Amino acid sequence: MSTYKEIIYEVRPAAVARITINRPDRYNAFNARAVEEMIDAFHRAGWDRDIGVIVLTGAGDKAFCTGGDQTAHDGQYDGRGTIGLPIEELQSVIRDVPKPVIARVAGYAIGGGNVLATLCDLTIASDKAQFGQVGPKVGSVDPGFGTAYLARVVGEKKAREFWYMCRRYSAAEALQMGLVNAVVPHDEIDAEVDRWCAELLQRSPTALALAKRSFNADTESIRGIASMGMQTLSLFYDTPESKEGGDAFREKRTPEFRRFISK
Ligand SMILES: CC(C)(COP(=O)(O)OP(=O)(O)OC[C@H]1O[C@@H](n2cnc3c(N)ncnc32)[C@H](O)[C@@H]1OP(=O)(O)O)[C@@H](O)C(=O)NCCC(=O)NCCSC(=O)c1cc(O)c2ccccc2c1O
Repeated sequence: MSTYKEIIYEVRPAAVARITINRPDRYNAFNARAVEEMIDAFHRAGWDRDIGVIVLTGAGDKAFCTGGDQTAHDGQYDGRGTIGLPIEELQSVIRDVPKPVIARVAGYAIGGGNVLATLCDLTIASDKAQFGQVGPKVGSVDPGFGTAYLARVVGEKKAREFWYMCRRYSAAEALQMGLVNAVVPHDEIDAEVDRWCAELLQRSPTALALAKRSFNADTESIRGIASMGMQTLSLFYDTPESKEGGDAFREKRTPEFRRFISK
């Protein structure tokens, strides 16, 4: 892929690849093209010997990422893959690149955005960041890393609360539950991310790669759960109950899911 339209790829500072979802008008929600570009960028940075750390972030100060773009989601999303979005490939490449990935979260990390931040090796948040899952509010669920891996990070009870209640959590709450590594004043987030990158660049790259792969090995079975889950989700997306969620979000109204329960 030669040119990117939905993301920005920079080497900033030296040896750090920064991947920015550049869709601030949509609060950095991703469509299929944005996901394809992120996959490409992660492969590019992951196998470039001059890169030691990868930073994932969102453009502007409103959002890191708010998940799937609801305007590109009519049942399935607008591209390839089991649900019209090669999201399993993006989630996999974040885990598979042999380098630490830092999520720089300076706003909303919601829905699939929270899943991406959770999957990154480390998360640095600004004090304006907010975290949460919205799936059952919009007729969706990420039934793999989104649920099972979140439970590994914050514990079963809290992960179930995230998904069932669809509440939002402050950066301070996220720090307390182990979802983020550090919280800094909003204006200091870049300096803090640079500090973490500089420290990581002093470590042995091979030892970091080995550590990352050994952490991943313990949760690898979730990838299988995810691929099965995605197959079922694809069927769910074409139901009136699921479509009600997206319709309600776009029409800015409260969804009425219970109308679709078959008796
Ligand atoms: C993020 C919010 C909590 C912000 O709320 P707030 O009230 O502050 O602002 P607005 O709601 O008015 O939003 C401002 C502006 O941005 C647009 N926007 C925000 N998010 C999206 C989005 N995801 N898609 C499209 N557009 C978005 C919004 O429409 C406004 O634009 P205007 O032009 O009207 O001004 C709140 O916006 C919110 O909760 N957003 C999240 C919405 C959402 O439904 N996200 C997708 C959930 S599903 C998902 O992400 C998902 C991801 C995966 O990776 C999966 C993987 C595998 C399986 C399933 C997956 C999955 O379901």
